[in-house]
Amino acid sequence: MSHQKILILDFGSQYTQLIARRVRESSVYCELHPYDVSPEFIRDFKPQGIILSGGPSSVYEEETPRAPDVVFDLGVPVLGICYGMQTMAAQLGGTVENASHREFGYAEVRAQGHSALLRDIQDRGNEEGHGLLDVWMSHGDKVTALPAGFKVICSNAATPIAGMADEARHFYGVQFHPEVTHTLQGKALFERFVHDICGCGYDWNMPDYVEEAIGRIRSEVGSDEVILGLSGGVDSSVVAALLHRAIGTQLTCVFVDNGLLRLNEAEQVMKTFADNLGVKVIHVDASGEFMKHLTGVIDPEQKRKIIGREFVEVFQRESAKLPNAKWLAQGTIYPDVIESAGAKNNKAHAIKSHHNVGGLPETLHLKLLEPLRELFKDEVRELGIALGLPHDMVYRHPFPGPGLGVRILGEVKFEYAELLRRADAIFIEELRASGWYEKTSQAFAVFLPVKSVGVMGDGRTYDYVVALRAVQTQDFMTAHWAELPYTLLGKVSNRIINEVRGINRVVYDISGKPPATIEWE
Ligand SMILES: Nc1ncnc2c1ncn2[C@@H]1O[C@H](COP(=O)(O)OP(=O)(O)OP(=O)(O)O)[C@@H](O)[C@H]1O
Ligand SMILES: O=c1[nH]c(=O)c2[nH+]cn([C@@H]3O[C@H](COP(=O)(O)O)[C@@H](O)[C@H]3O)c2[nH]1
Ligand SMILES: NC(=O)CC[C@H](N)C(=O)O
Ligand SMILES: [Mg+2]
Repeated sequence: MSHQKILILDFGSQYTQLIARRVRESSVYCELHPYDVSPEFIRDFKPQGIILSGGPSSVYEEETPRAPDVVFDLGVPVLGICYGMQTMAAQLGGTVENASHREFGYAEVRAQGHSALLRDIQDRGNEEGHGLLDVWMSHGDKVTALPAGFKVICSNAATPIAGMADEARHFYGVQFHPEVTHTLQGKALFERFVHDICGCGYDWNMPDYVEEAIGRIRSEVGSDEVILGLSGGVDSSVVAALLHRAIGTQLTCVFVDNGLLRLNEAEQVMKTFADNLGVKVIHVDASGEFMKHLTGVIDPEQKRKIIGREFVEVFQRESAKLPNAKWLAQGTIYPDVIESAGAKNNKAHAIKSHHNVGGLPETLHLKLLEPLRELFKDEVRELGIALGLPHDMVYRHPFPGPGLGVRILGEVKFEYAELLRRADAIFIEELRASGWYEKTSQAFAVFLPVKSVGVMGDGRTYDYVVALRAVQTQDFMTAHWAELPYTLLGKVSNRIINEVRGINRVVYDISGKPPATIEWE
């Protein structure tokens, strides 16, 4: 099945992914590509409409990005946002200048005339029926003269041309950012654009996508066998459920117990997938091996590398036992695809080497199957629900590939892992019981291998410390520590100290990211 599609051209805004999210939320499929993709690509994409994102440049400077001409020649509607509007104006004969008055943050604009883009959209009305909109702005440049054929559709004192339209050609521009939630009517504006103006239907939703994805997987894989690393996390679990539906017994999952998993994780994964869903899962207990190689190692990066390498070892060994396996399935999702494309030009510092199975060993000789590579995390979750996975599994917090290995500071020991597993399970249990699990993005306990003195039942104790970490975040790039109620923290602390012999002190981590990171190593 082929969907009606919106093409989003990225000019480097921080919010381009949000544009894609808003369009998808309107039940329309879209893809995000760099602004300088080839004209042939744009033509072959057959977009129903095109959105030009914001970006950091100023169009009046030399060699700044432009939309390929084909964007305005295809005869499809175009929506320019911020820089996208400015480049549209400049390319079609208008003028853009540096504004004396820069606008950052909340602003109010008044609709003007009647435009298809703002039809029936307003936060507050006025007598003439021209609504006021609460919007979010972030610009230092503005359009000062309209290109031929355009009229103003909204304005305010600072930015007289805050929105423009050429209704005949279906070209629209807004200076504000409808993709951020601070622009209250942003969602409505995208719906006007994709449905009313571009004429897209509502053909993108996860329950229907199940059948489409299954069809695609079947035709790609044929009668080959597929292996999948199943972690029990959201992404690999959804891939497992989807592939199981599509190809049944041609799928073999490999679940690696590296000794660094949460309490009862192995049992839970086996119960959900092997027992309840009838998925073929090989449970590999490699904990001894992982622990052996981690003995005496304290450096976090070295630990991460060892864990990654061991994953690959296990994978290689298991895949060699399946001579008919031709494919390796992975839970790559759309943000991974976008970020790894962006990362190619990225000179950012390496803070820690994130990995899961440590990259793909060439010697595996397997083709890659990535059925979630077009989906955002919340779409992956909806797909999981549509496939009948349990709610708790689909909405669980992410768990890093190196697992407790990066939550036990310094040397990893079996004894420490045991204590941490039990402390962590108590914390999560209390978060769930109090309704705070859903209100935090990630929460866990960290094992600190230092001893402090305590007194229990009139006796002296000299035991280890556990730190609790709970954060709230949208994208895990920045995060706030969660302001958990003191009563909840008190209860968790009491339970851990009473129930986990070996821990006599619990502390709460109140560091944000940045400057801290979410995991301690
Ligand atoms: N214990 C494990 N056994 C087998 N494969 C694993 C294990 N841990 C990680 N992996 C592999 O590494 C991949 C990436 O891990 P990642 O944590 O990013 O995703 P996830 O675990 O599927 O989902 P989530 O982001 O919700 O934790 C997993 O999809 C899985 O294929
Ligand atoms: O799959 C993963 N493999 C890894 O190696 C890894 N390291 C950190 N994380 C997760 O990434 C998010 C950000 O973590 P940090 O703030 O600690 O960098 C948090 O959600 C972390 O749990 C990992 N996930
Ligand atoms: N957010 C943007 O797209 C900014 C566009 C342009 N650099 C400006 O400051 O007006
Ligand atoms: Mg995971």
